[in-house]
Amino acid sequence: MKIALIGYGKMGRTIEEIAISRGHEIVLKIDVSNAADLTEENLKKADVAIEFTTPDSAVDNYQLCFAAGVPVVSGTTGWLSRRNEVEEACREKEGCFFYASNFSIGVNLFFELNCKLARMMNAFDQYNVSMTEVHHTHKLDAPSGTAISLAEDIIDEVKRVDSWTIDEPKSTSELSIEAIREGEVPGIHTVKYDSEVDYIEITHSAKSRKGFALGAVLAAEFCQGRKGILSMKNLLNEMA
Ligand SMILES: NC(=O)C1=CN([C@@H]2O[C@H](COP(=O)(O)OP(=O)(O)OC[C@H]3O[C@@H](n4cnc5c(N)ncnc54)[C@H](OP(=O)(O)O)[C@@H]3O)[C@@H](O)[C@H]2O)C=CC1
Ligand SMILES: O=C(O)C1=N[C@H](C(=O)O)C[C@H](O)C1
Repeated sequence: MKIALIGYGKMGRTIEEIAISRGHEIVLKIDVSNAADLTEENLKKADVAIEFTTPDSAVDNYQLCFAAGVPVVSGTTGWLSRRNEVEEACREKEGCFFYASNFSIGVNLFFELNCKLARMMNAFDQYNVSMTEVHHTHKLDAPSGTAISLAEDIIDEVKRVDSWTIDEPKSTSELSIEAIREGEVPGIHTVKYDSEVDYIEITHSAKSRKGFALGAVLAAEFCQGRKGILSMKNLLNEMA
């Protein structure tokens, strides 16, 4: 595949290594210094674009990919308040949009485990649920996209919780997410259930960015010949 990398930072560079090791070719690498090269004409040279930039620039980048008719895989977090607008634009242009708050296979298994545990804990209201996420100090958004995905799944299953907050919770119906920024940590997510007599926690800890990058390249391969809104559920169903 010919791949356009929109965002050539920590993730863009790791994705490049993995894509090349899987026989793909990088035909465009965009960062702030050459953002003027991000044109429809240049995007059309690629079979797929992989987008890992910033919360502020992601949506414009998706629109450009839809206009160019190039499938786009994105892992940028912090833009989800505009999700409806993006998905509508994708449908209108008959494009292909694959988004995941976390592309790691391990995290997606962890999402399943989180749902199962939450379903069980719904019946036991002596447990207060909360979360912690730890990331490197360069991260622009808090809480992490992954933490929001975990929280949304808990809110769907645990009926005594109806929202999440990164501030001090005002009531027990608010799920507290503590966002810690520390050194160069690639990403740690912990879901905790605490009662008066015991404590249960589940943790996913990324050892590097390689798992996120491999998932993004697998997603790009999955997009070939497909249209519409795609997610890790579609990809994992195919792999299982
Ligand atoms: N879904 C997932 O699995 C994962 C998601 N992420 C998310 O991916 C995003 C990127 O992370 P990371 O690679 O660590 O961040 P970096 O800051 O290392 O890289 C961001 C890149 O985007 C470029 N960029 C910024 N603004 C623009 C713009 N307007 N046009 C084009 N390029 C631009 C930057 O250019 P320059 O270097 O010149 O500033 C840089 O190359 C974040 O939102 C992060 O949360 C991260 C890991 C996994
Ligand atoms: O910014 C990061 O680094 C990461 N961002 C994603 C998120 O916000 O969940 C995924 C991963 O945790 C690393």
